[in-house]
Amino acid sequence: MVGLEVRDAVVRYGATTAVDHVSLQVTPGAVVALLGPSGSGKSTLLRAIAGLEPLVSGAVLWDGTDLARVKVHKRNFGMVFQDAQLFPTMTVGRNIAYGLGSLGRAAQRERVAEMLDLIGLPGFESRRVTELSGGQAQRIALARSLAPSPRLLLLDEPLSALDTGLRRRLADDLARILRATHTTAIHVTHDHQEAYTVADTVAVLQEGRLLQEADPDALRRTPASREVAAFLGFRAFVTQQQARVLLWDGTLPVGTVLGIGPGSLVPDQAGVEVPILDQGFTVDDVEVGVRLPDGQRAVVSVPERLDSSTMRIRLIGGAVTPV
Ligand SMILES: Nc1ncnc2c1ncn2[C@@H]1O[C@H](COP(=O)(O)OP(=O)(O)OP(=O)(O)O)[C@@H](O)[C@H]1O
Repeated sequence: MVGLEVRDAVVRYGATTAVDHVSLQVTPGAVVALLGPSGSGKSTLLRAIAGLEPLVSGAVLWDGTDLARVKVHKRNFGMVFQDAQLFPTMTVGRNIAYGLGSLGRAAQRERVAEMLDLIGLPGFESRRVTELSGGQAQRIALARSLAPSPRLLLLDEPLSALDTGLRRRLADDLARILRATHTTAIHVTHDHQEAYTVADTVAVLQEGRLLQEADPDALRRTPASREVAAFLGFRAFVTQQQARVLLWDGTLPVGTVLGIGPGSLVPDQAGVEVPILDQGFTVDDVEVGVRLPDGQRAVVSVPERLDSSTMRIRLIGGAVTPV
């Protein structure tokens, strides 16, 4: 079983090339995240895989069979969108049973109950869709898509309409549910933390091009280019010599620089003194903007706001990136 294969796909809207010669594979059971900024072509690629956008060239295949002539509803792919798009006049149970027409009534009821257990909303069968919270509605949409056991699940920013805390929790749940059901899936997101949580492999898109495909750890440690590194939050780049000044004890391969991102710099009383430029609160801590000795701006996370114009820091790691 090969699973999904996208071969050299191109999608255009008039003069805009939304998907620019992208090749991608998703083996059965794997979860791949399509990660990229707004307008990078994530949704278009997903829609092309679903059969909702025509390809200018290239192909979408399943187990080696070209799907060009296979209609959207015959592909046996499930989709979940940003807004749950539940049927408002049906109960939760009827929504989840929607794709289960081939099963008898008792089997449908059993499958609906199983899905509700899976998403952590047991007993919700007779609830009205209009009375659900945003997070509950997204869980029901997921249950509805998973109920017929699609061979591929396409998730288009399913969590991005939710607030940050809920989004993090649901990302954990989604990762667990996809693994528990051995679902093959593609998850579109612009949030790298969400991509790392949900997916085995992350494919980074920019301006329609696939810049890198790697597991979250490799992506963070060795982004393929500065473009990818910058998108992942590595905003300052230092040479071996500059890294040494910041007391880093590692060695950079020839032809690379070290990207400094979240967690790369830590406060250290024995460290290098740098001026504080700004301070801002995040959900978890305070991000202190500092000026590095070579003039670049970088960020250090600390638990409390600092009452000082300088701080002492040490560089403990980063992303090894081509120069
Ligand atoms: N229906 C359309 N008609 C014309 N251009 C479109 C259409 N849909 C998307 N585009 C363009 O194609 C490019 C890719 O858009 P797409 O929506 O796939 O990106 P995205 O990465 O999913 O963005 P977002 O995260 O904002 O949804 C963009 O330049 C966009 O303006």
